[in-house]
Amino acid sequence: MPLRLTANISFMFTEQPFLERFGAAAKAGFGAVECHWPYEFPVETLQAAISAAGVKLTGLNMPVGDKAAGDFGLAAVAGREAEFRTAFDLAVRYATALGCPMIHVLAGNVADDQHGGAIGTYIANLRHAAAIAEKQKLTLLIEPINRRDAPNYFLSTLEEAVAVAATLSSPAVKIMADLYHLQIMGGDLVTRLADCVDLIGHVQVAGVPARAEPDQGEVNLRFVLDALVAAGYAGLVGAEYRPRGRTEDGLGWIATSGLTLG
Ligand SMILES: O=C(O)C(=O)[C@H](O)CO
Ligand SMILES: [Mg+2]
Repeated sequence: MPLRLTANISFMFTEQPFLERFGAAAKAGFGAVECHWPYEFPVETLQAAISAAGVKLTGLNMPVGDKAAGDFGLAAVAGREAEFRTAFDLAVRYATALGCPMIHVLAGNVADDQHGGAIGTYIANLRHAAAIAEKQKLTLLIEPINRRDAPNYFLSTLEEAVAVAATLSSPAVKIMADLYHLQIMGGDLVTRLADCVDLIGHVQVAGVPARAEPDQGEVNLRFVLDALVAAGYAGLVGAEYRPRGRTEDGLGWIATSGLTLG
């Protein structure tokens, strides 16, 4: 069974205003899309855009806090627990109203010398969120993000994410395996992913190092995806890349990827 590809419309189809990207993705053949932060729009407006396009929204990000002040997530940031819970409640409200099954819970930026204390905050916040997600039948995603792009981000390696997911041991908490980040942070994708395939809730793809279409770069995407399927992964794959040119002109790579858009 081929894996299903979903378009991340926060990176793709950006030639159009956000609300028109649902229709643009559908016109390009996608049946599913994901996005980062839809919160500038009322739920009703998003529901109308999704319905008109006839696509499924499969993932969104939790609000990150004060991005202008350098926040990139709240889950591991001590002293911001109340803000985390408010932000998480907003993400749950949007996800449930939009029929979106997955929420990316961003950890946040934490100084290296604070990591020891931050893990307790991170686990406590994720436990709170997981209890809600289990009731609401949502999946929470934790994503290791590479240190070149995000030097202070709290969760940087697949192995760290595996340890967190194992500690939480919640059916609602899974790893978002963004192959772009994982390749930068150690590579060896086939073996490392097979070793934790049961903990993977979502996969994202982009070319490395350019983070453009995955038909260029150091990763043999078809080989890695085939190995993921062989290891038992049957979830979605998110195209989260910055197109080299017009989005629609760069979709040719999908035909030989083994992925389906339906
Ligand atoms: O940074 C990434 O790779 C993500 O997937 C986050 O959700 C957004 O930055
Ligand atoms: Mg990603």
